[in-house]
Amino acid sequence: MPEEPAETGYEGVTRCGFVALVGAPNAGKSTLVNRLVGVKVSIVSHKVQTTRALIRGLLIHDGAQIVFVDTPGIFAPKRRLDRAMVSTAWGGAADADVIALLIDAKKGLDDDNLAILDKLAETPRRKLLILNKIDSVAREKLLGMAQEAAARVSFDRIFMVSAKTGDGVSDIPAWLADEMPLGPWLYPADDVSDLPMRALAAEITREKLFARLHDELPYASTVETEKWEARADGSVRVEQTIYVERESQKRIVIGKGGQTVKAISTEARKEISEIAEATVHLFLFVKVRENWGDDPERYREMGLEFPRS
Ligand SMILES: Nc1nc2c(ncn2[C@@H]2O[C@H](COP(=O)(O)OP(=O)(O)OP(=O)(O)O)[C@@H](O)[C@H]2O)c(=O)[nH]1
Repeated sequence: MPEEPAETGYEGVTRCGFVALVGAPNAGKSTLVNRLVGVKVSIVSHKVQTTRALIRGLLIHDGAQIVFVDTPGIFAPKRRLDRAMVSTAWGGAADADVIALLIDAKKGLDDDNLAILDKLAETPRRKLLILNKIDSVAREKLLGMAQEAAARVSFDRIFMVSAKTGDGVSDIPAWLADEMPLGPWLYPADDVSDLPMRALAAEITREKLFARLHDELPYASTVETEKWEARADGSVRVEQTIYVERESQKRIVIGKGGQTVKAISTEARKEISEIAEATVHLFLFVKVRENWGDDPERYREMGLEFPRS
């Protein structure tokens, strides 16, 4: 992640900010972000909870860099890891510049969405409601839904769209760009395509790490993708670092004769290859980073929280 403000190519004023995307699984978050960003950045799937990356994509509009971040696990989290992330997810959403709630209009205001609306009502942030999948819902139903949602939460704006057909989507970037605070861009413009892949790959390895070692490692241990290099032969070289807080934890992660880290690597490589749709060569490093849990920059790098300077 960048330490210096990124080169924008814009002479004038720049803006940069975060949009937290909140939505039930299958609401269409990936489809919408892919359409907005114009580059396929995350995985669209019929499966529930496929996308675990925290950063979904970057959109650049009119001098503004808009970073879409995910809020995994907000909806009825079942797995241990997801449950542990819920409060972080809400914390992240509450710190974003705009919270965008995406609702599958075919489903309407079911219990999950009503719970989210109640929670949103308490959040002092700019709020956007996006009713998605209007291609398959009658107009009267949409209007009723928008009214009911607006009665519960004072949304700053409501869009009705079809992420699939693109209907209604084109007005969203300009509105979001205006909402972003003034400031330098956080990411270089050409990072757009592999940033979410890097984040997703890190999440995958982190999941494998915790699946094996959840009793022995503090939740704060983290994984960062340092390198994502596409090779001429179509394969990808991925380098990741597992950060732990103590030497003793480093030994646990490495395991006897390197067995543990090797097993984690094998499992993670398989899954990363699937999402990358390429042969992946994965190199895992284990490093001790003391007190990282107190360093706000680390959280920011993971997209977990966005402390303001
Ligand atoms: N009819 C219709 N289907 C849509 C629309 N947008 C998304 N879908 C479909 O809804 C399903 C879920 O879309 P995704 O974009 O994967 O949803 P998501 O919210 O990112 O899902 P998770 O990553 O699992 O949380 C896919 O089958 C999409 O094709 C839309 O505007 N209209």
